[in-house]
Amino acid sequence: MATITLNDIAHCYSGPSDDPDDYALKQLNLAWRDGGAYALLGPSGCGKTTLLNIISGLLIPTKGRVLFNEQDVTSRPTEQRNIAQIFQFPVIYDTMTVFENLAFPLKNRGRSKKEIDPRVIELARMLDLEDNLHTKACHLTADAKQKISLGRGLIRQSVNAILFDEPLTVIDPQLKWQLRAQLKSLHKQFGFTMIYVTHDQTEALTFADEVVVMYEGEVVQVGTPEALFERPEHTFVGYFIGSPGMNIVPCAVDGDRLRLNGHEIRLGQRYPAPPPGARVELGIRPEYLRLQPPDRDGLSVAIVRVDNVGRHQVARVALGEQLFNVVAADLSGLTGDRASLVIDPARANVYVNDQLYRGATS
Ligand SMILES: Nc1ncnc2c1ncn2[C@@H]1O[C@H](COP(=O)(O)OP(=O)(O)OP(=O)(O)O)[C@@H](O)[C@H]1O
Repeated sequence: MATITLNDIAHCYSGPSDDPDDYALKQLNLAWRDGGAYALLGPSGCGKTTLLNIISGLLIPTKGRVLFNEQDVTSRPTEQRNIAQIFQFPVIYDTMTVFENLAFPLKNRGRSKKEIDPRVIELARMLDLEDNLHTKACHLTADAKQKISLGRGLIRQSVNAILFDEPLTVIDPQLKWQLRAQLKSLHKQFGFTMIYVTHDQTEALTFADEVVVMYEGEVVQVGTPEALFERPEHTFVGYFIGSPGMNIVPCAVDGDRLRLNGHEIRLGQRYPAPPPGARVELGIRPEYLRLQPPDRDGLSVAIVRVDNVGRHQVARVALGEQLFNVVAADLSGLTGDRASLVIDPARANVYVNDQLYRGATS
């Protein structure tokens, strides 16, 4: 296992350029702890695969250095980095049995049968492949084949890191839950440094101890699932994490007062005056808004619609022109088309030009 450090990494596919917009990856610095479970999360095209390929050695970055345990590996090819990779689609030998496929990475490195056999059996058991150990891979389903790929990635104990690139894409949704949990427990048991690329927030948040959120070639936040939910550093994180995402609406801030559509709300913090001309927004999770009957305290809102989404409901409400989503267990007490909206000031985040704006407790 290794710590992985990215120092001032940037990548432009057409070669060095003076225009920052040409860069698929803008300048970034990251440190990945030895034995950590990380996810790289972001929408399509934000640069996740580019970053993963720089770590694996498939790409040499235009700028910056990649260090494995302090050793500069920036221009070393993949085979000299001692990493395992698991891709979107199974990479296995169809004519080999499950056992032979799992054993291959060890056999290829000259390991003894005494070492290989128990390790293969242990992994097969953890991935529920035990009953198929002597079946040829070509006779198995796409799900089982991808499990073999995962097993092949996890079989060597001495790798510097295991890199996963959207590994559950071909997996049946039901089995996805199971495999995610298995990967998490394999991580706990073996302590590998794991980096997992996905655009699926559920996958990222359930797998990783720390999630690196990317947007338009930049890392906008590195944090625990809880931090990403409670204190998004960037409006994109608020919007991208959660279902529905954070409500982000224009407002004005004056000390510990928030002005929203002609209403004033007292915040739990006092904020310095934002720079003149800056875009100031309130960010509040739908879970931290409450609706009550229109004759009670709160901001008077129109109920636009209410959707039932399984165990809770999502109401869409309008405060003048501004729309909010509100998540509640049960909204059946509300009748008519108006309600009072209550904002929990302790959960309100202020953003200036998309960045979290920090205040001091007043
Ligand atoms: N070989 C390439 N040549 C030129 N541009 C590329 C190349 N590969 C990727 N890009 C561009 O770099 C940017 C980042 O792409 P990348 O594949 O890293 O994003 P991603 O977040 O992994 O997306 P996805 O989830 O769709 O794979 C995109 O604008 C993409 O079009």
